[in-house]
Amino acid sequence: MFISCCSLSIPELNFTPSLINHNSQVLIHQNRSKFTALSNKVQSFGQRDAMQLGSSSKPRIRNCMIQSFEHVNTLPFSDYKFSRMKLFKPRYEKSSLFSGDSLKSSNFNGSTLRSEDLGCGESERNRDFALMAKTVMSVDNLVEIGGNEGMSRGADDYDAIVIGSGIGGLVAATQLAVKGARVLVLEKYVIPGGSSGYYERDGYTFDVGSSVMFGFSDKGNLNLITQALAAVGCEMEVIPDPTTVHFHLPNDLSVRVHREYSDFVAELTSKFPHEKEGVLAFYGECWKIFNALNSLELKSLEEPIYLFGQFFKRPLECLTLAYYLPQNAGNIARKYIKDPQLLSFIDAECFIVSTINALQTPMINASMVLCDRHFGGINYPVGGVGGIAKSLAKGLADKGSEILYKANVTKVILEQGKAVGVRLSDGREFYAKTIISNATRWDTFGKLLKGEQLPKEEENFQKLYVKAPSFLSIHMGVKAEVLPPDTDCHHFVLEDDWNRLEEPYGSIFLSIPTVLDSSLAPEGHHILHIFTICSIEDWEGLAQKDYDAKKELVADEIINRLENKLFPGLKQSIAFREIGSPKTHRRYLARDQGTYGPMPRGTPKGLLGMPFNTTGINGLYCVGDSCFPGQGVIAVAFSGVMCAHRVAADIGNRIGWK
Ligand SMILES: CC(C)=CCC/C(C)=C/C=C/C(C)=C/C=C/C(C)=C/C=C/C=C(C)/C=C/C=C(C)/C=C/C=C(\C)CCC=C(C)C
Repeated sequence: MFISCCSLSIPELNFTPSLINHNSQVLIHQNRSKFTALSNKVQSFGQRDAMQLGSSSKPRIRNCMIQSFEHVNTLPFSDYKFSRMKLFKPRYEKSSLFSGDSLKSSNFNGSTLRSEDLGCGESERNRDFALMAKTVMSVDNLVEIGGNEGMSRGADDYDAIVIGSGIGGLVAATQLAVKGARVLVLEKYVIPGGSSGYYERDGYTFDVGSSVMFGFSDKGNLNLITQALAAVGCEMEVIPDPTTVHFHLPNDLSVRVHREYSDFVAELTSKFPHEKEGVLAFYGECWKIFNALNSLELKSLEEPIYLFGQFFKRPLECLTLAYYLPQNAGNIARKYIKDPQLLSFIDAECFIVSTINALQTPMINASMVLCDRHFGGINYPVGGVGGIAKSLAKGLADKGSEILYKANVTKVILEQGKAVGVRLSDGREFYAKTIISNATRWDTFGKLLKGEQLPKEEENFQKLYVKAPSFLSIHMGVKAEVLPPDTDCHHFVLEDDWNRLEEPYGSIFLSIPTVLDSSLAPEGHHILHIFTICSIEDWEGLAQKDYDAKKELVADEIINRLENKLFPGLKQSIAFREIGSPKTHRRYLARDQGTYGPMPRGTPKGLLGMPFNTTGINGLYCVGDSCFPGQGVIAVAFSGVMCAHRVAADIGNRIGWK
């Protein structure tokens, strides 16, 4: 259903009927590699929700039914075998699909370019990389909590309630469930994933947010998405992306970030031959940090016993990280690089992951992203990014925990200053030993704890960080002919003026995931995900008619720019288009002002100002992109791992978790 009341781009209630059949068998049709679930009796969420959740006039219902992704019947999936990489080869194959063995951190100082030095010897290259999808798509089932009434206290309480099923929340929840905790995830929307969700329209499967996936490799310690899935027995097949991003920048500067580090450096230094040493030194310093990170077992940095253990095992690496924690990428780039255009390029490199320039981007985060794209690589999950959250939600249910959809938490309940439960908009209450909020810190403390005094720690956070602007999104289906045959999957476009990098509508992010996975669109079509930064203020106070007209107008301008710069004939080729404004994102992602995440007010001290998971309120933890280390699917996955570890350290031993 497409909602007309408020020009919303994300689907509402009766989405994806193919995935919600809980009564009948699910068949997987493999023609065109597409997941299609057929059923005799498909029931829409709207129907079931009414039955399950009761009405708001009867808030504390008996036998409260909880929707959960359950391991319904994996038999249909057992027939489903991908022929490794064959079905899902990129349409425009340009380089070897995947390369690499573990990087020997001690060997690499970033100053040489041979791939052997990166541990990517020729013999290892072309090794097919597929994390096979054993349990990816599942069906919702009902889980009944007998006699709970949604408000009980005592023996039936959960160990943890997680508010929101973004990747950070789901990782925290699954990590806890694996330790034996009883977890309840409460999701306002009808599917899991938040910004990493998906929606389906007219045969297209769109990613709600970024399609650039880090953390999905099969090696090292930083493949946090792979590890999070594996923890609950799930795997997904992924498609290696040969080019992380293709930059189209002022002065006709075009740079492809190749998967192979040596290819990338060769391309960059061919554009800036006079800065070859500077390029090697800057990216070399990034590798030093990345190698240190990659050598650690990643757990909660708030847990002294773990930290001490890591220092004991890896003193040099820990000291390296401690040294770089307060530093920013821009300052380090300026130590080695003088060319203003190259420094602007480094700004653009940082901007695509932090929406701020290099001088404000923590060096540890920059290093993580600038190196992992070559080490583990960027890998797209077959079937779309939404599969990650669905798999985690299913894994959670498999471990005996639960997820409740359309559960809009409006309040964190405090008793004697301790967080003990939550209240939903329909009045139901749930209680747990710990509450983990995957809402932003602004939503958590400004809305869920409205009226309570803001803890000192949060005051400090809000002094250092503001809400980054939101974005305009355009999800389009286009005729395949409009793309030249060698088109890359991800593009960043800033046409004429470097000064426009951080301005609203200044730069354009474009992903074309069908370049890698053609199953996401109808035959002969591609998907374009287009994003540009803008603020909610720009969209407020408009009459509905003006608001709708503005969305069309702004989208037309962005599409014109892409047509002029990249794809002549783009406008004529559009078969489907849907526009999301910051208001759309605020509503569907439940993020204050639709914000992309926290942004430093001034020049931050690297990562030092970013808060960890504990909060000033006893029993309340935060997880997600307003926690250390910040935005990005892999970053929030790390915050989920840290949060679960911290919660387990705080209460796990008391209740005998593993
Ligand atoms: C205590 C003392 C003294 C000391 C201590 C020391 C130590 C041990 C330390 C440690 C540290 C650590 C471990 C850290 C860690 C960190 C991490 C992991 C980080 C991570 C990060 C990540 C990130 C940031 C990521 C991001 C990403 C992103 C955001 C992405 C995005 C994308 C997009 C937006 C898309 C684009 C598109 C186009 C281009 C089309």
